[in-house]
Amino acid sequence: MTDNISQSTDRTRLNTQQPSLSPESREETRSITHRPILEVNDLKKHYIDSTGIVNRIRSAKPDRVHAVDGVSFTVSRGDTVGIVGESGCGKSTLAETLVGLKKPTSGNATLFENDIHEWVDQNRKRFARNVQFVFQDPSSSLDPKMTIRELIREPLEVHNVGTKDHQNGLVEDTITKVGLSVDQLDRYPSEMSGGQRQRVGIARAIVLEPQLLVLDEPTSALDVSVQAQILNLLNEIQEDLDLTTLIISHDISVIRYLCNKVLVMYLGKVAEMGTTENIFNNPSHPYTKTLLESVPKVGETDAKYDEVNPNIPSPRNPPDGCRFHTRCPVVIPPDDFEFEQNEWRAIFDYKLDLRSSKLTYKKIASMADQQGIEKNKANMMELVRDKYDFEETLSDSAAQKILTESLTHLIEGETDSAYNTIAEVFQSPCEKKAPSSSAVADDHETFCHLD
Ligand SMILES: Nc1ncnc2c1ncn2[C@@H]1O[C@H](COP(=O)(O)OP(=O)(O)OP(=O)(O)O)[C@@H](O)[C@H]1O
Repeated sequence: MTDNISQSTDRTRLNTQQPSLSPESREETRSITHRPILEVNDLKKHYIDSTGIVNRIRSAKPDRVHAVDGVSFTVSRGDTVGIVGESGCGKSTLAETLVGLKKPTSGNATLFENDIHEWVDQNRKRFARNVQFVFQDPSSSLDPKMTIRELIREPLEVHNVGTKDHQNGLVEDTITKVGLSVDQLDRYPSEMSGGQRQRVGIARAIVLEPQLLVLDEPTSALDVSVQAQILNLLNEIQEDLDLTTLIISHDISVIRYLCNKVLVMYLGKVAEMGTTENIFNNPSHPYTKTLLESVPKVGETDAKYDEVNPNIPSPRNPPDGCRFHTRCPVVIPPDDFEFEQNEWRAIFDYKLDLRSSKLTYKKIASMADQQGIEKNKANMMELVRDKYDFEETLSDSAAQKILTESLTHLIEGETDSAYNTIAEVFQSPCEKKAPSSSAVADDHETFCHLD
């Protein structure tokens, strides 16, 4: 492993030397600044989970949870990259893998061209000097028996930074940088508010001036009124220290406020990545658009992802092809038919439900029972049409014929035939092939068959 970290990335030296640099050296400095310091290559982290209730009952094979499933991206010096996506899409697993807390299943991540996991295995302490992690819950990450001074000084002691006096000076500098005062250094975490504890967590992380700072949901455990203060603090620190930062959040307004680059994750994969401006002003991937539309409006309390389609697939059994096809509002129809987009989505949902047995003859019969409706063919047909919002007649008459045939099988109790009738003919390219990356613009990539 090369040991070039401190030489090639001494932030202070680069900044202080800049005024006297020749044009060539300035160009060189700029290219150093923009050279990726973190490179993530087809990184996968799968969990093997045998604790699920279904597994326990059946003593079946353990589930493989595809938490992070082939993620690649780079981060340049000074970038603040936001990783955003719904709960369970793999954000924390990705962060924990990048800070060496979890080993990847395959692929790799390098920091200054050193493989992170080899580095952690060989010299965890040196790695920790360069990469710091701020946890979501400030209370659980601070030892209640230590004073704030001891807590902020601890990383300096562990890494043998300077004399005791020098360390005390750094502790005092750092506490003021995070908006607390020197008088608060002799308090204990229990004597501080949640926001103050998070400031201490941030102070502990920045006191060593790490090359990479990773924050996992830095504000979500805090009261709304305190969240804004911590966001302002992070913004100031970012500017003052010129840190390279990865921020994990399910809250896209946090990402918009703090980050210059955004990576949108869906079910363990990258859906889209680009500059914050591109992602927010010119989103390309249908999932990103859905995510942006779900930002709560004034007066609403929480994001509304689930209203788009409650059927979020599980990373235990992620869909083939494009992972978003089971929910995508613009899923691509087969070439042979001329569908309106909404009727195609409805037919596709009908097909996916037949395939996963969410829709069976028995389920329709039980719906009829619940509604006190006689189970004749006309009523049963109506129930299915209502459930999927099928138009009276489809715009494409050939498609209409095939759908009617499938519906007839279903209400006659032949669920398998209902599925087989449409399985091949109503097939989307999105369910067969995973999309590869397409460039929307400079620094803006999307993973969608439409691009
Ligand atoms: N130790 C584990 N064993 C098995 N499955 C796990 C483990 N840790 C996480 N998972 C699963 O991996 C998937 C990704 O989890 P992860 O916590 O990385 O997602 P996330 O996007 O950070 O979610 P959240 O925003 O809710 O924290 C989820 O389905 C989760 O249940």
